[in-house]
Amino acid sequence: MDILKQRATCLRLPKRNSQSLQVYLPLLLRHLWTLINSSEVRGPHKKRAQYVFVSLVLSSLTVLSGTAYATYRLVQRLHQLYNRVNELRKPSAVLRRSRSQTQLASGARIMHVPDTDFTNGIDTHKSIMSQLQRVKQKRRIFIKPANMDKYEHDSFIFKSVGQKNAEHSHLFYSKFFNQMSSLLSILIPTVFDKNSVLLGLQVGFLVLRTWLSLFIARLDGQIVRDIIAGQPKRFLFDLLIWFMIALPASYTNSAIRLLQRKMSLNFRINLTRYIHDIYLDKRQVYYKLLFDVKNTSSVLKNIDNSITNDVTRFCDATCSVFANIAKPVIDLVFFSFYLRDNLGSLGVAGIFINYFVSGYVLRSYTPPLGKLSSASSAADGDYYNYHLNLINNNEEIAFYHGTDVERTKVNGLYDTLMERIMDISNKKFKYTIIEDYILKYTWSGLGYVFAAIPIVMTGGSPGNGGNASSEQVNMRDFIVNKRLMLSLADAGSRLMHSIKDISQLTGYTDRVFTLISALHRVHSNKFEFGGDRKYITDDAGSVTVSSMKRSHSLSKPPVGEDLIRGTIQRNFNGVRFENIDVIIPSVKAIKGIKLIHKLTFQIPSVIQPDSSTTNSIQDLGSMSNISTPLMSGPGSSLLILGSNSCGKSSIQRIIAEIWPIYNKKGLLSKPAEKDLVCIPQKPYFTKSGTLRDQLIYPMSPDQFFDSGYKDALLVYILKEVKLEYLLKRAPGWSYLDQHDDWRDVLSGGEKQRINFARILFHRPKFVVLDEATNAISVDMEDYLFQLLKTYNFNFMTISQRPSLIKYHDVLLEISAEDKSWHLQTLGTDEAIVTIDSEMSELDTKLREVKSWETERDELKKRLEVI
Ligand SMILES: Nc1ncnc2c1ncn2[C@@H]1O[C@H](COP(=O)(O)OP(=O)(O)OP(=O)(O)O)[C@@H](O)[C@H]1O
Repeated sequence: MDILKQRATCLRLPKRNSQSLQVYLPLLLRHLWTLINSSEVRGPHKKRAQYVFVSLVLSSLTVLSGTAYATYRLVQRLHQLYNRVNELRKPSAVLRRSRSQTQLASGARIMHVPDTDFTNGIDTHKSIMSQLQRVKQKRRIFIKPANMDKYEHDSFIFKSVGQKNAEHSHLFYSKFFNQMSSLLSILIPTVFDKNSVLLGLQVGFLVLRTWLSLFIARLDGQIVRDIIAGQPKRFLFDLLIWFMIALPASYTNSAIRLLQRKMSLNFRINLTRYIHDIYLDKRQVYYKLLFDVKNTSSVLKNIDNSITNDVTRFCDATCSVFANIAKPVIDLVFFSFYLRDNLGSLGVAGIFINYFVSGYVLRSYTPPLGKLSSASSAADGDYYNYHLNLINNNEEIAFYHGTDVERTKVNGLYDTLMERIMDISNKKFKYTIIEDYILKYTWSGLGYVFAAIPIVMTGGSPGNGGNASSEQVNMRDFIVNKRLMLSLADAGSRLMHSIKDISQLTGYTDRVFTLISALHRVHSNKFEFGGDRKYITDDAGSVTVSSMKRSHSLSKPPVGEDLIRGTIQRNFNGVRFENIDVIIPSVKAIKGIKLIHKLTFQIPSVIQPDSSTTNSIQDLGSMSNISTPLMSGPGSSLLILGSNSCGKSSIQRIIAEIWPIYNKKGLLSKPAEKDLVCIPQKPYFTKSGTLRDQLIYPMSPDQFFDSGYKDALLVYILKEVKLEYLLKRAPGWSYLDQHDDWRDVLSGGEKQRINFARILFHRPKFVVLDEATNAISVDMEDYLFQLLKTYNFNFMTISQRPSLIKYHDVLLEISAEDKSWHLQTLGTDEAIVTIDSEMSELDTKLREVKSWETERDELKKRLEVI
């Protein structure tokens, strides 16, 4: 109540009689408002009224918001407690499954996020009813499908900015600003985005912070004057205001930091989602990046590191650079206006000349931190990746006793990383010495000089002749000016420090821009697998006229001509290759290494013209009964035989559309996506998933349960592929829920049988098997092929073992020497003749055995003599 006691002397407020605080406070506020607005009142009374009014308003706001927040938290806590008690009273559920990835027809995903603490241990006594109640307690979050139009639009922007960066080198072209402006549309997609609100709030708090600093500087001067003048009452009054203003001041500082962190997190969410949308969609960018010859940077060599670490660093750096620049800039503007009144224009001009000179000196000594941090980030990625490779291949390395060579390699990578980190530290060391000398000491010294200017120039306050009160006024002015000068120096130094941060930010911006540009390039419909357009040729192989013309002006590719000219026909009731040249994708495009010449075959041999419109058999009704035959007729089968690296697996790559068809006459007809399953040579297992996840891959467990599938089906399938013994490793069927690293847990043969289980689960019309049984025993192999026949699958087997001929109807033999192929129907006269000729060849070889044996005996005798 000191304010009230001081009211008469300090604020010209009439003495209070017996009013209560509720009556008196509005009265006080009204009086203060009148004092502030009145043109008659001048001098200390008016200033004091301003201080008191602002302090009262700000502290009341802080107290009010604090109380409101505390009440809100209290109510929230009570509500949680109430729910918890209710939860404990309810009977428990038997099973608990999270279904967080349900996909809607529109492409949107629903995530079910538990509202209650859902991660406590499993309670096996819970009823189904309570499980359903729990589901109700989950919050449903809709994740909108990706807007592909925006990505198409952005791909042009990134492409044009990338091209401009390569072409421009003149002074007013900033690579950083161009890259940043294209990234900004991802960070803040719309004006009304929540990030814009956060940005606005941050600017607001920054202005408030500066204003409060100004207010505190003046109060500081006032307090010193009160002490020197020996006025304890005024001193106490000002001290009280000091403590009150400290409340909003500390709130403002932490609010700025919180907003900065929130904004960085939001930026990261936007950017990561954007990257995931183009990196992981149907165009399979994660695979095709392998062929993007345009990008040789380390960003894509360690793309995992770029997506995880570089994006985070970029978002943090962007937000901190913004705060580090905005803070001092606002300070500089406010303080220089205030100081101009106190120091005069000359003083302020002096300060700014000082800033520009220091900025120039520091800029010339700044090390290239952007490049250095980019290099260190790349080394970090290499080191991390090598460790990952070590873990993934630990067994193989252990068999080879390759520890020494691996250690040398890992140590080498670690040394490179340390070298780059040390390089940054060394370069920063020299810079910090210069920075400290200029910013900490030179500037504060000059601060004293400028603060003293008005006092020295006027020789004390005019008219007072150096009496006591003028000394007090001088002292107050000096304190205020000095404090402001130091704040100004601090603001300036932070601005100078941010030169270093900007330099670092340019490095991160460049890395993230390179990453997104490459993703857009590969994601494009027109991605040409790194092919160079000078290799455009007609089907006969000669260079076209337009490409001849273009050899003079390579920068402008001819409109309408593509490097990839093959045709793909979808929803075909079979797999058909027509005149397809199997070529390894490369810069040379159609002129690249050709593995097979004009390949033509078809499975099944006869396709009814109208059958290609038939729907998939993958409807739920037929799926629930595994023994339902797949098709009415028998399934057809084709064996692709050939020596190593003749291009067998490449045929599968073309069917899966991960390799292109370059030649114009090449036509691939293939079934709908859901009717085809390609089994790769190397079995794949999802990381740390359940056994169920492995069996149903690429279906997600949420889809499995949502579509009404039951574990019984999986158990049946495991029996069919003779893997039912796995279930005995845990009680009941709980082994299906076991989380493990299945790549290491399962043996080679088991992994391949899991592949067959996947086929039985998905039951596509067509299956492509690439060396899918080479780790399986002969009797099991026989059983599995019979299984495929029982279920009437149409299958194509890629192998180099002629022993598989007996399971197939058609044989496609590929010759690596002349890139030719030979197709024959097994069981026909032609095939019998071929087999007969092979048998006679073997007979001839057998006849030679005797002569080889005598040769061997002779050699043995010679060895004994030696
Ligand atoms: N991504 C790639 N980049 C460059 N060359 C590749 C790529 N993938 C495969 N090749 C090459 O293509 C050729 C054919 O490979 P492919 O995998 O089709 O052989 P394959 O006939 O299946 O052999 P194998 O029986 O040994 O599996 C090989 O010489 C291989 O080196």
